[in-house]
Amino acid sequence: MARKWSLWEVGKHTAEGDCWMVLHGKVYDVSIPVPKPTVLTTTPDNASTLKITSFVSKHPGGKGILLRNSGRDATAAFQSAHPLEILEEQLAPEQLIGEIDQTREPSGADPLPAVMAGEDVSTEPSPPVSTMLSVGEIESYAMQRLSPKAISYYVSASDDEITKHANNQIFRSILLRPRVFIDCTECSLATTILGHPVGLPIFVSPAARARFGHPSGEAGIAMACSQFNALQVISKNASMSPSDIVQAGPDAVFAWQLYVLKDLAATERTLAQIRQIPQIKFIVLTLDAPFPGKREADERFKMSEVASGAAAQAWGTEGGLTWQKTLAWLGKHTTLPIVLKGIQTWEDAYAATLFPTVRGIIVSNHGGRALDTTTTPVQVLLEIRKFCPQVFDKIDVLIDGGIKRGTDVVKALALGAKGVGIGRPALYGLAVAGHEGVKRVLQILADETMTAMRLLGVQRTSELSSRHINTAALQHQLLEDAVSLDAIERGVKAKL
Ligand SMILES: Cc1cc2nc3c(=O)[nH]c(=O)nc-3n(C[C@H](O)[C@H](O)[C@H](O)COP(=O)(O)O)c2cc1C
Repeated sequence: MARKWSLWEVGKHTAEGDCWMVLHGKVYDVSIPVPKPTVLTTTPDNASTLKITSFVSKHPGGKGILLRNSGRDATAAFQSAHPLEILEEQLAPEQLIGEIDQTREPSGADPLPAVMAGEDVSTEPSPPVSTMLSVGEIESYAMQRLSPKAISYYVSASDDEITKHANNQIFRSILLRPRVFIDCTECSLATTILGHPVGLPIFVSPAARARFGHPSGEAGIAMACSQFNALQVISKNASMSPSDIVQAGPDAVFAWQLYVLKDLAATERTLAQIRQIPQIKFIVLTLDAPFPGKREADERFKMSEVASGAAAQAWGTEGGLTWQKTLAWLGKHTTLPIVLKGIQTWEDAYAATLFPTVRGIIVSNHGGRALDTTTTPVQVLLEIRKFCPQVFDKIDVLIDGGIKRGTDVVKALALGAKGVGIGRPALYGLAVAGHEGVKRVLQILADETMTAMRLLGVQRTSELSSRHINTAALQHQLLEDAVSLDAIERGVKAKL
């Protein structure tokens, strides 16, 4: 039987080397150094490397927030950032030391509240979301509502944020070519993504910690997607359980995004949980951030919040992924189709088509949060068109980054994308008005996209083509020469 502790007893353990906390009624000692198998690669040499660590020192949000929540019931602070399952993934069984016994509280003892660092949000009411007319307007209201912590996390991008801004700016260099005398009274945004019918060519990209923005979190996003039969890609680092998220969106289509952790066994356990959720139709494996980008706004916030800073690699993501090894491993743990997210060159887009389990790619630079000064998704689409256009026939090509207008959506579709993802705009909508705010963001983008299609003379998204855009201003930026497709194939196979 689990040992029972009183909150008063828990309250005595508040030091880095002796740090207890209560989460969902259970008592954890997160300072116990535990050996955890760390599987870096599948080579025998380091397959069973043991690392002795305490969770306090490896918490990605910094140890300060753990220490400030030590000795108390930290459930509220924990819930604002994490789903319950993460406890099983990140903590060793010996760190669960018992349960809280409410009956044993000394009389008069007031339990200490959870410490929610930087969570102070504006109490000023925003105008009704229905009066907000653009994604940009919703973003500016979100900046008034979000806590300092959420702003630093959501808005930040790497280094000088050049890629983040270029992702959006580049759409302005593409001109639209409307055709006349085409009856577009009937016009539909419906399409398919990996064969699944969706109501919009716009999807919600995976973004961690939606509950920083609003208590309804990723479930709020699911409710909004459900209204449009739209796709939501659930982040591996969502603040709620995938099973709760899918329940909230009965008419949405879901995919689940994976970061492979250094602790491969923990990743496999999570994949086993995902196998139990039939609403999840494919796995999105994110590849552009095996190491975290240098996001100074986010780092600075953590420094001001705690003196300690964060662990070097968020949640211990594995840096040693490869085409052959990782896709073969993933194929053993899921039968779902795989979409590779974070493709940033035409060579990698082509390489993706050489693996039968890979049914799509998301051309993405993580919203400029990984490597700064990379090419934008628009430029990568142009490269694919120039050097290996057959990619568009073999797999679904999706993009995300910098989408703020319906005209951005139609330009991406005209370049060959099957769907277009939004990351920050969905979080900003959530911050302003929960699921109604996300719904408003999707409605604005849907309406703008339909207007642009009608004015171009297009009734179906599949009719959008390179004839509808003028990309002359961007052509001189494209690579001149290219390696051969055979060379790419040999390169990938040589690593077998
Ligand atoms: C706050 C935030 C959290 C994110 N978390 C994840 C994540 O957990 N997994 C992932 O693959 N991408 C993540 N991304 C990247 C998004 O999926 C997407 O690529 C990016 O936000 C698109 O750019 P946009 O914000 O300009 O729309 C995150 C982005 C933001 C802004």
